[in-house]
Amino acid sequence: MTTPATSRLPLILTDIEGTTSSISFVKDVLFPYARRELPRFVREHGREPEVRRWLDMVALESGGLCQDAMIVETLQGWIDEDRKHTALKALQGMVWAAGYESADFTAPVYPDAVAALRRWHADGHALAVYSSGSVPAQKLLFAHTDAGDLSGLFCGWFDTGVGGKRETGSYARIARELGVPPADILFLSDVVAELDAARDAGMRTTLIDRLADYPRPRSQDDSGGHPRATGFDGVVPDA
Ligand SMILES: CSCCC(=O)C(=O)COP(=O)(O)O
Ligand SMILES: [Mg+2]
Repeated sequence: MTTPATSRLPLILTDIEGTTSSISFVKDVLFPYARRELPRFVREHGREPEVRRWLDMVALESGGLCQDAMIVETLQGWIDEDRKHTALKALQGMVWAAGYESADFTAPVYPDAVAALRRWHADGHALAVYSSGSVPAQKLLFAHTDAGDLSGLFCGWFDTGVGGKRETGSYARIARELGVPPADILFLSDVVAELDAARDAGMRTTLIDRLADYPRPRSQDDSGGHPRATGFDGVVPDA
């Protein structure tokens, strides 16, 4: 659920992987956990309607798979390919819930991001998230960070339900849903194609180019003309 933003300060919309949190946490912790736990999860929960609808979508889109074992294998292949498919992302979120709840892991958020998010929130900026990870997975991540529960800082959560992250229409939809003109939204991401789409929708943008995630920093040419910062310290929200 998204609360309409009422502040007149720019709203800050942030990506997660490679922006607030490391790529390696997603690739080396979250994805392997989902890959490993999926077979048991589908065995134990595959008949629940909220799970079944996503499994059936995968089965249908893959040409009519008729056994859960084949659906699980397909999903594991999609994890290996880093497919941003809505059904995979919804199921991954449900599997990760168990991981967070049993404290198998917590989510690292870069300390500069934690400090800036808290500061911007205290200053009156509305904050929102847009990630390929499902909204429930986003909420879980920010509720279980190394720095504690940060989920209360955000008033809006968006996933591929609004469209793909490289599509301009997705950003226009987010702005409409937030009730904020695109020009009053600053989008932060590590992916230039996502920033291009946000800029085409009229949003302000900043490329987050973290040394830990991108050992060879992007040049001016590779930055697509977006302002560039190596962490949240370098982001100028009120420009
Ligand atoms: C909600 S955390 C898991 C992130 C994820 O599944 C993913 O694919 C990362 O995508 P992002 O859009 O945050 O780069
Ligand atoms: Mg990213």
